[in-house]
Amino acid sequence: GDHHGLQASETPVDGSNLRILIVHTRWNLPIVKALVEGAQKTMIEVNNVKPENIVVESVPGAYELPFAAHKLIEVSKVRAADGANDLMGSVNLLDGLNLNSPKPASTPAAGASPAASKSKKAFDAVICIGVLIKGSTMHFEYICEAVTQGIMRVGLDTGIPVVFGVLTCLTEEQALNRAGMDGKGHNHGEDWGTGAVEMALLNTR
Ligand SMILES: O=c1[nH]c(NC[C@H](O)[C@H](O)[C@H](O)CO)c([N+](=O)[O-])c(=O)[nH]1
Repeated sequence: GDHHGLQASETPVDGSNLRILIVHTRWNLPIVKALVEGAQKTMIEVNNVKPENIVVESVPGAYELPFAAHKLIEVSKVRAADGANDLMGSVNLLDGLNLNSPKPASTPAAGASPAASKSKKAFDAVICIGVLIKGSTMHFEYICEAVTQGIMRVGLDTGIPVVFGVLTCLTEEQALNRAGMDGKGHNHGEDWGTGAVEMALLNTR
């Protein structure tokens, strides 16, 4: 269709050294799942991002996205600075770890030199994915505005680019269309994936 979204650059940007965080909601999960997979698939297949370098975390709803993104970015920076072994491995959506699950304590094998515990670098970009669908009250408008401002602030405050992957829809049909689930639309998750890679490289200059 006449999709006015992000025009991917002709030659796909190479993301083989990037670490990407995807934070997604559990509200409207089937639609969110399609968007997350669209982003993952595109980053891996088009931009050469390594699957193990894509960390997926989940939160209850869109309102929690800014806090979680900010927290996870800061944690990744501290871990990179400490050279600590990063406890967050990449998980597929259904096993997505949510923030309050205790992280398994992992200590480097006894006697292992610090260098042996491969330290992970901080995230190069973050994609916040959620689906807001208007209910019958003004609740929707307030959350959309708060979430939009909040997600923009995370990028500006942390210096790590954050892609706005929140659908703000008046109907479920609109959301399904934008997740490419109605056979007519386009999965916007794909654009968010390429956008995250492009912004990450801007960030790694
Ligand atoms: O992700 C969503 N959260 C929603 N609300 C929950 C909100 O994001 C918070 O999780 C909740 O307010 C607790 O903080 C939604 N609606 O209310 O419609 C919605 O459509 N999508």
